[in-house]
Amino acid sequence: MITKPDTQHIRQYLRLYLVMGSVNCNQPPEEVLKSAIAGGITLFQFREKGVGALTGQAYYKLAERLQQICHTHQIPFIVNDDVELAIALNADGIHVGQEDAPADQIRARLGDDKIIGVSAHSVAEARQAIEDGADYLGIGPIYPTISKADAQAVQGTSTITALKNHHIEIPLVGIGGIHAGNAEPIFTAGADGIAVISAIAGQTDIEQATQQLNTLTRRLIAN
Ligand SMILES: Cc1ncc(COP(=O)(O)OP(=O)(O)O)c(N)n1
Ligand SMILES: Cc1nc(C(=O)O)sc1CCOP(=O)(O)O
Ligand SMILES: [Mg+2]
Repeated sequence: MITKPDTQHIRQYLRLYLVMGSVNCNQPPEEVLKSAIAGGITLFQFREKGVGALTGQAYYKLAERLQQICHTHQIPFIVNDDVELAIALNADGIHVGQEDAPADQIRARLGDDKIIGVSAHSVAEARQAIEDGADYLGIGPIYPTISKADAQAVQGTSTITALKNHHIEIPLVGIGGIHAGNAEPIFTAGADGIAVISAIAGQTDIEQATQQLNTLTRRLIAN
C-alpha cells in the first residue's frame, strides 16, 4: 500500500477481515492466506498468538512471507499488537487493544500514513480511541469464541448499537465467533464488516468458506 486509504475505503476494507496466525491454521499459513485472498477477503491481520505461536526469527520470517502475499494481491497487511514488527516491516497498519499504548503514541511511532485499529468495548473506550486518532474500532466478542482465551464477556451487537445511538461514525468491525450463519445482525446494527479467525482459517476448504462469506457480506453491506 502506498498511501493510507481514506475513511470510506477503510470501511470497504473492513467488510471481510481475516485475522490469523500459524496456530489457527491446519495447513501452511501461506496457503491459507492465498486461498482466503482467492475467496475474497478484503483485509488481513497477522496475529501470531496463543499456545505454540512462533517467536523470534521464525515469527518475523512468517510475517514477512504473509506480507509479501498480501502485497502481491493489494490486500493491506495489519500487524496485531507488535509496534516493532509493524515498523520493521513497514506494515500498512496495526491493531491494538485496551492494554496496549494509546493510538496517539502509536501514531507518533508509525506515522500518519498507517491504519490504526483499536479494540473498544464501550462508548467511553470508543470516544477515547477516536480522540487518540484511531482509524477504526474492533468490537467484540460479538459471540462466544474459541480463538481468544482472554476475551471479554459476550456482548452480541449491543456495543455496536450503542455506538450508533451515540452518533459515533468511525468505521466499525465486529469480531468473535462470527460465521456465515450469524453475521447478518452485525451489519444490521451498523458495522462495516466482520473480522474472523476460525470461520476461514479453521475450515477445510478455505477458498469456498471465504467465497460464501464474501457473497454474504457483499449482500449485507448493500442493504
Ligand atoms: C479487528 C480486531 N478487533 C479486535 C481484536 C482484539 O484485539 P485485542 O483486544 O488487543 O486482543 P488480541 O487480539 O491482541 O488478543 C483484534 N485483534 N482485531
Ligand atoms: C482476536 C479476537 N478478538 C476478540 C475480541 O473480542 O476482541 S474475539 C477474537 C477471536 C476471533 O476469532 P473467531 O473468529 O475464531 O471467534
Ligand atoms: Mg492486542
